[in-house]
Amino acid sequence: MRFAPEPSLPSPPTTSGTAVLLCNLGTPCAPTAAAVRPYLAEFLSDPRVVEIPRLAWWPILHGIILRLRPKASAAKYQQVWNQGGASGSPLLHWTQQQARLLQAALNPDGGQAIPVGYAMRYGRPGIASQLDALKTQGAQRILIVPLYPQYSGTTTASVCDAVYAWAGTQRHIPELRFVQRYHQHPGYIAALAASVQAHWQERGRADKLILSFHGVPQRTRDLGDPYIDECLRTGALLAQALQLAPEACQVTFQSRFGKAQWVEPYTQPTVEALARSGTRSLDVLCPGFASDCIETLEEINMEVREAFLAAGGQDYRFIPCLNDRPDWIAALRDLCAQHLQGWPTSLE
Ligand SMILES: C=CC1=C(C)c2cc3[nH]c(cc4nc(cc5[nH]c(cc1n2)c(C)c5CCC(=O)O)C(CCC(=O)O)=C4C)c(C)c3C=C
Ligand SMILES: [Fe+2]
Ligand SMILES: [Fe+2]
Repeated sequence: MRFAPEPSLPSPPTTSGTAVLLCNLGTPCAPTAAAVRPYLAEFLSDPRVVEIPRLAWWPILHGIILRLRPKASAAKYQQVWNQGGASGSPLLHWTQQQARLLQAALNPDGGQAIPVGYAMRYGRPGIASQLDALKTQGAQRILIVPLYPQYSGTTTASVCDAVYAWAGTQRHIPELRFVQRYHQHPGYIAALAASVQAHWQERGRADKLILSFHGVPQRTRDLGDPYIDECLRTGALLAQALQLAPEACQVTFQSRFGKAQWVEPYTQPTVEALARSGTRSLDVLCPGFASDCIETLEEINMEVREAFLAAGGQDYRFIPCLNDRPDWIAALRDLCAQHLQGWPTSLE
C-alpha cells in the first residue's frame, strides 16, 4: 500500500489541532568523518542546493568531495562542538532551545495547545518523521517555519520540497501553511539591532560593522533567486535601526563552496582589505543565521578572525547569533501568530 495508515487521534484531545514545525538546515550527528559523510551526501545531492546536471555533478561529488571533505569538515565541527553554551552540534542545540522556548511563548498558560516541533532538512530529526510525530499528537493544521529569514530556492524551497514529499505519502494531509521569509520583519530587525547595541555596551563600538550572510553562487542570483536582494534589504533596515552611516556598515557573503563564482563581496577578502587599508577594529554579525553553527563559530569567529589579525587588524569582535534571546523568541512568536490567524489555537 502506498499511503501510511492514519494514526488514531488522542482522545480527549490534548492540543488545539494546530502545530508549528521549525525547520533548520541540518547538521551531522557527531563531529567525525563517518558522521559528516552521509550528512554532506544528503545535503549536496539536493538539486535545490547544487544546480548542476546529475551526470556532471555525481562524479565530482562521489569521486572527490565525499572522499576529501568529510575529514576536513569533521575537524572544523570538532572545534565548535559543545561550544558557546551549546551541547553537541550548536545548530541542533539552538534549534531545540528555540522550539522549546517558542512553545512556552505560544502557550503562556503552560499547556500544549500549540505544540512546537523542530526538524532538520538534512540529517536528523528529519522533516517527515517530525511531521508524523505532530500528526500522532493530533495536529490537523501545521505551520512550517523555515529558520531562514531570507528566502532562497537553495534553502526555503528545499524545506517545502521535503514537506510536499511527505504529504505525498499521507492519506489525510493536514492543512499546511508556510512562512516564506521574514527578512524585514520588525521584530527580527529589532532583535538584531538590540543584540548589536548590547554588544556595543559591553565592548564599545568598533570602526566598522560587518554583516556577513551565507553566500550563494552568482548563477543562482542570475536565475532569479531573491535571496541576495533580501540580505541587502535586511542589512539596510538594520543599519537604519542602528542609525549607522553607510560607510560604518557593510554587507558581505561567506561560506563559498567550490570553484564557481559566488556573489561578492566575499567576507574574508573584504576584512583583509579593510585591515590593510587601516581599519583597526571590526564588529561582525551574521544576521542570516538564526542559530550559531559551524559557519559562524568556526568560519567567522576563527578563520576570518585570524585572517583579519594576520592582515594587520587589531580587534575583531564576533557578535553571536540570535540563538535563545528573549526578544528573538518574542519575534518568532509574533511571526507565528500572524501566520496562525484563523486557525484554532486553544483547547476550547
Ligand atoms: C553547495 C552549495 C551551498 C549552498 C548553495 C548553500 C546555501 C546556503 N546554506 C545556508 C546555511 C548553512 N549552510 C551550512 C553549511 C554548509 N553549506 C554548504 C554548502 C552550500 N550552502 C556546505 C558544504 C556546508 C557544510 C559545512 C562544511 O562542510 O564545511 C550551515 C551550517 C550547518 C551546521 O551544522 O552547522 C548553515 C546554517 C544558507 C542560509 C544558504 C543559502 C541561502
Ligand atoms: Fe550552506
Ligand atoms: Fe564555511
